[in-house]
Amino acid sequence: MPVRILLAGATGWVGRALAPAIAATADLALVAGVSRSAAGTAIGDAPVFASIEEALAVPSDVLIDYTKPNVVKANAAAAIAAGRHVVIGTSGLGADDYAELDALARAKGVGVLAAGNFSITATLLKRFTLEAAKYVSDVEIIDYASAGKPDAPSGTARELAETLAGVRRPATSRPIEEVSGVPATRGGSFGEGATRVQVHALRLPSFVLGVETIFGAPDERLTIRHDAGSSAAPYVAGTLLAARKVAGWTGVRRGLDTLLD
Ligand SMILES: NC(=O)c1ccc[n+]([C@@H]2O[C@H](COP(=O)([O-])OP(=O)(O)OC[C@H]3O[C@@H](n4cnc5c(N)ncnc54)[C@H](O)[C@@H]3O)[C@@H](O)[C@H]2O)c1
Ligand SMILES: O=C(O)C1=N[C@H](C(=O)O)CCC1
Repeated sequence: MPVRILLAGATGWVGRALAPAIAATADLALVAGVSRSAAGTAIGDAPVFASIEEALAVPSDVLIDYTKPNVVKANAAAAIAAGRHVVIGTSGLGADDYAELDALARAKGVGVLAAGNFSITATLLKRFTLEAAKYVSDVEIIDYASAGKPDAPSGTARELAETLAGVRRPATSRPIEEVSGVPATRGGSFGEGATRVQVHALRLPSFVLGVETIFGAPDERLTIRHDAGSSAAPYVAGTLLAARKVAGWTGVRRGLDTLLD
């Protein structure tokens, strides 16, 4: 029996790429969508509803959410409460939000996979960054995105920074508290003390989504960079992989890298 998918954000940029990909995949079936603008219509045989509550009345196994930063947490909580596994692509949530969703998911015995970036090459950037952090103390992140992106940092940069802060070596750079001038120009901090990670977010026309980790050591520098193009194609395969696997554990896992060997 195919995994039955409820897709929230079905008519958005990513949703429009996911819906046909799900329909073309034998072991997945799109059974319902959420889109306020397309409510009352259907995508193939799947009815489209105006709200997550209405869509959850249709039997399904997994919610895939590609909506908005101010919507995703409530959507995920509603789906968990209804006993659905959840795949979160939407950006905007951080470690505290995921701790709350983890408690809800464990209480209901369902799985959640949240990835700041479902592209395979962005996932490799995360892996290579975590590997380099074992050897090089000083690292900062630059987050590039379109002028209109509503959240900062990106989901990609946030997951990377929060993970990196848990494994990196202490920085040798001057603590932000000891910086004069305009300390905010040193970026936003994730983590605590000398192992916190600084993220610098740029929002400019011409970018879709890019992330750069820069490692500095005496007299040398390593830059690892990912840039996404203008289509949603890079996120489809990773999202579908997560939808297939998410019933395999209880609670929240973060990062597509947790599904790669
Ligand atoms: N994790 C990843 O790999 C990845 C990849 C691409 C985008 N994203 C993130 O996914 C999110 C969606 O991106 P997008 O470019 O598709 O956005 P989009 O604006 O094109 O689409 C979002 C959709 O959600 C709908 N929506 C808004 N409020 C809603 C609600 N209350 N219930 C249901 N649907 C609602 C909108 O109408 C829209 O169709 C963003 O946060 C983006 O940063 C993540
Ligand atoms: O276009 C966006 O918005 C994207 N958001 C994700 C993020 O916040 O990291 C990644 C992919 C594109």
